[in-house]
Amino acid sequence: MTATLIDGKAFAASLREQVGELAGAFEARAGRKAGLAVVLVGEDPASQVYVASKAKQTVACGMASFEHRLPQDTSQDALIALVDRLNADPAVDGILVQLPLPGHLDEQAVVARISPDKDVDGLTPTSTGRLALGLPGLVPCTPLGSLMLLKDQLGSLSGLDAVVIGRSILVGKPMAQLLLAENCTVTIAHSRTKDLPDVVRRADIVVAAVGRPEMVKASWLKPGATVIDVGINRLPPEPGAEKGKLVGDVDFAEARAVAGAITPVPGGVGPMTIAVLLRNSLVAAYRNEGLEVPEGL
Ligand SMILES: Nc1nc2c(c(=O)[nH]1)N[C@@H](CN(C=O)c1ccc(C(=O)N[C@@H](CCC(=O)O)C(=O)O)cc1)CN2
Repeated sequence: MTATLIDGKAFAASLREQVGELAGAFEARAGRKAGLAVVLVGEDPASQVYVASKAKQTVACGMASFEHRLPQDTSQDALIALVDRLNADPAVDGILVQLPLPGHLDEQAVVARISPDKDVDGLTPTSTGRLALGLPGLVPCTPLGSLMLLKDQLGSLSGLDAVVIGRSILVGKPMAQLLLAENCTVTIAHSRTKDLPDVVRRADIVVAAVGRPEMVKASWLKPGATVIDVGINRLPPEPGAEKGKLVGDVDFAEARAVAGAITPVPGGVGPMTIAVLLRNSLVAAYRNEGLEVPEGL
């Protein structure tokens, strides 16, 4: 068997197109563009690429992009003051603080300062609580994008066994909540889980979000399982090469012979992260203007 490839790049492109159309409709009704502010502290190379890509895609979708790049030694007070200004700015519908922040900053405190109405990353305590309670709110981008891919592939997820490997605030925990809300039987596995391969082998759906290159092997998978690989790991460069290869948390070459469907890296979950951010920003804009969020967003 060779697994179906789940094309996140194509799905993200069609989501962006839909967001673009509805961003135009928003502008016509509200008399202004929906606006997304992204804050980057420091010079982490990967974060710089992601932030530039967010700004470019925001503008391409017909929304306003506000980029704030702060030096590595920015103080907690200065960062909080910027978040407060963005909270109060009526042109800004969504605020995203790019993670990780430099080590001297208190990430949780900064994120918690974002107004829940502008929390397009879905990481504030209010957004997290709403997700846990099944109330409407803004949901973290990577897990929501992964869920969209799963539903597109499988239709109803009800009654399926799902294993999420990883328990981060950004991916593992919200992913488990989303799958639970779809009536999956959910197990969250992590570094202390005993007999991890046996736990994973029970799953119809595997979401790998551990940050360990190619850790999940084909022998861990139930034949026909749907595999969502959230990992983005850069291997050391081969001799003579400038950059190392990008791989996920799943050993793709062997897993595709056992899985029923699988996301590649690159081109799987990654592109969904930014497409869903644009979608969340537009949802926030509609709500912030007191307008009904259009169907299909
Ligand atoms: N505040 C946040 N910080 C971070 C988040 C987040 O959702 N909110 N996620 C990641 C980084 N990220 C967006 O911020 C992101 C990661 C990966 C991709 C992507 O498109 N990846 C491509 C490959 C890109 C490459 O060549 O390096 C792919 O997988 O195909 C987009 C966004 C951490 N921080």
